[in-house]
Amino acid sequence: MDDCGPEVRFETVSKSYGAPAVDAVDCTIAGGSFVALVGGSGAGKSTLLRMVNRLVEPDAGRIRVDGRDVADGPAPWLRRRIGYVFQSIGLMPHMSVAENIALVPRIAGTASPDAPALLKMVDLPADYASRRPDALSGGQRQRVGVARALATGAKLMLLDEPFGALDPVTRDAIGQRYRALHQRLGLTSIMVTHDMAEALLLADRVIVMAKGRIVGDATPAEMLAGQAGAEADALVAVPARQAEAIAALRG
Ligand SMILES: Nc1ncnc2c1ncn2[C@@H]1O[C@H](COP(=O)(O)OP(=O)(O)OP(=O)(O)O)[C@@H](O)[C@H]1O
Repeated sequence: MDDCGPEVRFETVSKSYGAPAVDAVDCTIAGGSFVALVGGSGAGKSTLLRMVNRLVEPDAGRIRVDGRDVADGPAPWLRRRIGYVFQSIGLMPHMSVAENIALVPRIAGTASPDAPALLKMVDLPADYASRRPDALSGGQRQRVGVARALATGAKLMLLDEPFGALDPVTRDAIGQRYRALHQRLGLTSIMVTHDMAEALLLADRVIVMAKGRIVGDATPAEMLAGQAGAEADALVAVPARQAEAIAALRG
């Protein structure tokens, strides 16, 4: 696909806070792919993700987006070209949904986004544009967060536990919808998640981190076939065991 999202390349990237948080990571994420970053708490997933839009600056190494070093040029310029969706969303409570969606383009001095079209993209009715965030459910707010991230025309999306605070049914539905949107818009999506089932069901490729390093890197099918190493096997075992237990309960 010519107009698919950019490639993201990590070149021996490290970040330490006394102890290494990310330790010499080398990895290339193909343009247009959907990659899930999984691993235990403190493994370095969010740090790795946040180095792409320079919310965290690496101590060593380089990150390139479509070949261009993210360290070249001002960070705000970079962030306007990269969508970022995170658990607590950060919508402005005193602004309408439409104003929230238009905020970054307004600050950047670029064209006003088509809020109704963006809301349609995330399956929200156009008349929600005039609502305040507190008049929306958690799932609806999260979808506004996705619309806001897309408002600048970004083709690279960084998602940090984007659906983590939602109930499982909403989480599943929004995850599937986001996946369809990723496909339709030809985005590159990198998503941190604690939920291995979500990673296996949504991503093309699952990267497992432990102690700041990549310890597993495979497709969901390879992960399920036990071909991605011990750490991946341990993470896959959880949803697999739950599925078996539910099947057993069903008789
Ligand atoms: N701003 C910071 N100051 C000090 N230490 C930090 C900072 N940010 C992260 N760390 C440390 O770096 C390590 C990696 O953190 P990171 O948030 O990247 O892990 P994670 O895999 O995303 O974890 P979780 O799944 O719990 O969110 C942890 O040991 C964490 O305590």
